[in-house]
Amino acid sequence: MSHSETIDAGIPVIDISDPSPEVAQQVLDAASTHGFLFIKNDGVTIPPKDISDMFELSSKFFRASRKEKEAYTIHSEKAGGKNRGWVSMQGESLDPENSKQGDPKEAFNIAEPYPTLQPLPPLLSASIPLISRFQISCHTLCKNILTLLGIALNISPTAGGPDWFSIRHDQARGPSGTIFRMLYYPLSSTPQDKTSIRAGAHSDYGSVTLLFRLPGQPGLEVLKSDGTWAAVPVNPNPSQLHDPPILVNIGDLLSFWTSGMLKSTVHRVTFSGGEERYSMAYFCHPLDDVALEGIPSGIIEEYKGGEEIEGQRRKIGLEGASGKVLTAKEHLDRRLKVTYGLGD
Ligand SMILES: O=C(O)CCC(=O)C(=O)O
Ligand SMILES: [Fe+2]
Repeated sequence: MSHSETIDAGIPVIDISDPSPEVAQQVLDAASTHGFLFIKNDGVTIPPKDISDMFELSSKFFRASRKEKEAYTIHSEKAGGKNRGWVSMQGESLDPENSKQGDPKEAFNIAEPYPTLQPLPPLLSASIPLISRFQISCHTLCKNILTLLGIALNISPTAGGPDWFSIRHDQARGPSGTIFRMLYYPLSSTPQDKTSIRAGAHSDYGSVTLLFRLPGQPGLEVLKSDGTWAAVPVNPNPSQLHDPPILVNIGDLLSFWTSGMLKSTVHRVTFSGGEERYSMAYFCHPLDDVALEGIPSGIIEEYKGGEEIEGQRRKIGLEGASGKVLTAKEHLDRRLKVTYGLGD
């Protein structure tokens, strides 16, 4: 094992430009087996030029002086409050049980632009139109994916139909925990083993996450059911796909909500190539007041994921409290409390 290359995770690339029932089924299959899928970039929903402009902006920002970034430290009032703003090197650990030191990365969290945009450092506020456009296009893709899940889960028209999930993520209808995060993994000053950790093993918190990475900057790995790690390539098929497809993964909330039918798969970032690395993640959450109960789908009712749901309850500190219905906000607050020790 020690010298072998990590094998490819085999995550499928799905073209959703024709949102047919077959395509919806492919999305559901990937979400309930891998917990990860690639969406072919159609060049329109999230323009590749916006993706590269965002990466450029991100690198400009993270190269700024510590003083400029520190002024907008995460959770501070200046950064707009809880879970917004700058995370310093070693400022958080995604896997606190195995990494006391904190991850060797920096991050900046930006919440949705409604009802008012959070205060941003000048380097970022100079590009507000780009950032907002990018966030909105990410949200559109998330809602398209959620609609496909609604189709495949056969939610009856009288109960709300295929839009059942996407309507519960409609930003025009209220606040949510949705967060856009820019990430920076600096070069290490000391030589690193390929398997050294850049972002600790974790699963994401929300419903769906979009992940953007750059060619030539590997490191993302998913945990397989047999306990081994598999690499997730940036572009699994460069000869066919000019633009890297968009990586999507299911978060804990959606796994919990679907009684474990959809998988929130554990993943991590290792040093792999060892280069400096940038990534961006769009963590999509339902509206705060959405109750995580009763998805009107016979397919979910038939599925019994007892073990997964118990694991999820433990993770958010709900063990033993079966029967309690949480709202999306309560679910997220419990997770953030475990990660950051944040009170209500
Ligand atoms: O940087 C990456 O590729 C992954 C980051 C990640 O998984 C996260 O921030 O949740
Ligand atoms: Fe993640």
